[in-house]
Amino acid sequence: MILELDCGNSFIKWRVLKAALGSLFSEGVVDSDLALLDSLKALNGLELRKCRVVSVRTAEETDALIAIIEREFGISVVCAKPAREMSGVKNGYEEYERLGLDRWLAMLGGFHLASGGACLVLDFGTAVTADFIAAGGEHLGGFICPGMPLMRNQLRTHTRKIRYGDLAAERALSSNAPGRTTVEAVERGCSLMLRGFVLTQLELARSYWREDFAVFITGGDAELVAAVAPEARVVPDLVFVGLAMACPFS
Ligand SMILES: Nc1ncnc2c1ncn2[C@@H]1O[C@H](COP(=O)(O)OP(=O)(O)OP(=O)(O)O)[C@@H](O)[C@H]1O
Ligand SMILES: CC(C)(CO)[C@@H](O)C(=O)NCCC(=O)O
Ligand SMILES: [K+]
Repeated sequence: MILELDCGNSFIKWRVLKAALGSLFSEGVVDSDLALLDSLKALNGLELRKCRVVSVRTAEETDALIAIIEREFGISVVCAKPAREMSGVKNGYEEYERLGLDRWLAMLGGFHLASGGACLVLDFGTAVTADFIAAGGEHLGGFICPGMPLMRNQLRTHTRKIRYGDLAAERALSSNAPGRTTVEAVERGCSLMLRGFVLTQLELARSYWREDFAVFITGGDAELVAAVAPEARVVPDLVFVGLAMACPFS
C-alpha cells in the first residue's frame, strides 16, 4: 500500500492506495501530524510499503513529518521537488523553485487530464490560486489570493462585532441572497468574492484561448464556487494526480 500526503497550510490531506491496482483503501483530512498518525493507526489491515509527500510547509515541518512516518511505519518517503519542466509542463516562474509545489502538481495533473490542451487550474484552499497553462505546456503564470478561511478570519480579527461559530457559517451558505444576519452577510459576501474571482479567471482564459481550454477546480472549498463555472471539472484529488506523476513508484 502507498501512503500519499498533501500538506497544506491548514490541513494534511492523506490517502492510502492499494499498491498494485492503485485503488483507494482509505482517505481523510487532519489538522496535525499527531492526528494523521491516529487516523492511520486506527485502520484495520494497513500494510504501508511506500509514501510520497507534497508539502507547502517549511522544510523543518516537512522533515519532522517525514521522520515520524519513517519511524512509525519503517518505510521510505519520497517528497515532490520543484522542477523547471516535467510531464510536458514548463514552470513559468522567474525562479522556478519558488512556485508552490501544490500548484505545480495540480498543474501537472490538469495538463495531463486535459491531454495536453490549454488549461486553467483553480485551487480553493487556505489560499486561492489560479494557474494558466497553454497548449504547448507553457505555464503563463498565475494568481494568489486569500481563500475563504483567511477572508473570514481577517474580518473576525479586525472588526469588533463580527463573531460567529462554524455551524452558523455552514448554514449561512445554503443561499447567496443578501444577508440578514452578520454570519450570512460575511459568509455570502466572501463566497461571492471567490465566485467573482472564478469569473475573472475564465474571462482571462477566454481572452487567451477563446473556448478552447479545460478548467479544473480543486481544494477544500471547490464546491463553493463550482456552480459559476459549469464547464469546469471539479477534481478534488488533482494534487494527488500530479503527485503520482512527479513521484512514480515503478
Ligand atoms: N473535509 C474537509 N476537511 C477540512 N476542510 C474542508 C473539508 N471540506 C471542505 N473544507 C474546507 O476547505 C478549506 C481548506 O482547503 P484545503 O484543505 O484544500 O487547503 P488547506 O490545507 O487549508 O490549505 P492549502 O491551500 O495550503 O492546501 C477550508 O475552508 C475548509 O473549511
Ligand atoms: C500559495 C500557496 C499557499 C497555496 O497553497 C502555496 O502554493 C505556496 O505557499 N506557494 C509559494 C508561493 C508561490 O507559489 O508563489
Ligand atoms: K492545496
